[in-house]
Amino acid sequence: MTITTSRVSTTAALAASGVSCEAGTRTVLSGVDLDVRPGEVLGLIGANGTGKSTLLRVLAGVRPAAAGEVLLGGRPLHQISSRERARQIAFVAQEETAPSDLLVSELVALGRIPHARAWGGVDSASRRAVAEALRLVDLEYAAGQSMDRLSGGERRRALIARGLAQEAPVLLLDEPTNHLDIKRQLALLRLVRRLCRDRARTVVLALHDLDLAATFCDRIAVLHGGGLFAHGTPAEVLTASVLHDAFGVLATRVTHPLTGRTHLLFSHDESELHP
Ligand SMILES: Nc1ncnc2c1ncn2[C@@H]1O[C@H](COP(=O)(O)OP(=O)(O)OP(=O)(O)O)[C@@H](O)[C@H]1O
Repeated sequence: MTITTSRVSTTAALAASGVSCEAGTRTVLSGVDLDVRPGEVLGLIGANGTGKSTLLRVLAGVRPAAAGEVLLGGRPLHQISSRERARQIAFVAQEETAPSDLLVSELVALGRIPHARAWGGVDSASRRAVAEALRLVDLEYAAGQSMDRLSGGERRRALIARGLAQEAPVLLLDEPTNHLDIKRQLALLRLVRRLCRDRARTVVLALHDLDLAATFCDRIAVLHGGGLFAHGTPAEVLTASVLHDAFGVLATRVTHPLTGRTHLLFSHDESELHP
């Protein structure tokens, strides 16, 4: 199916075309054109309250756009049934209170609902998907534990495992590294990259850690001033000028002495650089 607008790529896995987003009665973002290519990791960054979560919810189809449209593989999202959408897009929200009386494996199995047959029952494909999702987030040991006995980081990983068990080609993650220790943050983002490379998943994730965004994202979209402020590769977008405008900080790019990769260091203002 062809896309009816010329503003977004016709080969995008997921695209926003002229999308405006509301939160409560307020317009948070307007006129957002954004496309995510198949197999790509797209990072959404921006200061607090710039609309990252709101945009992700609109991209996931869990809240409507105030204007414009979201296209999934070129098809308007609102024309796709909720069951089909849940097979195509897995969304892991920033905060979610998981029912405390569920076991971890039961919570992860909820990700299989879009694949369930009418006559119910858990088939072997679902059992495999749940086990694999728990393995990918290193939570197999907690499968039989109750959700209310998990630490914050374990709960986060259980909710991500539920999204992975959904086995949707598009994965939307709202601040997935929240509550995770640094080793698990790196492990999760490496997993995201592997899923895109080896299993043709497409991922959009909101991140606050700009250095992690620089390291793990193919492209980055910066939200600022009620819209999409910048969009491109990390090298194109994470410039001192963009970061100053969007976050009000001074950024210095440095080269890792061993890997040769570029990293970002931040200062509040000039006085910190010249004490
Ligand atoms: N239900 C709501 N009613 C009214 N305003 C809301 C609602 N939800 C969010 N907002 C407002 O919408 C704006 C965007 O919120 P959103 O959560 O999308 O930002 P964000 O970029 O994800 O922020 P953060 O980095 O703090 O997570 C904020 O100003 C927020 O206060």
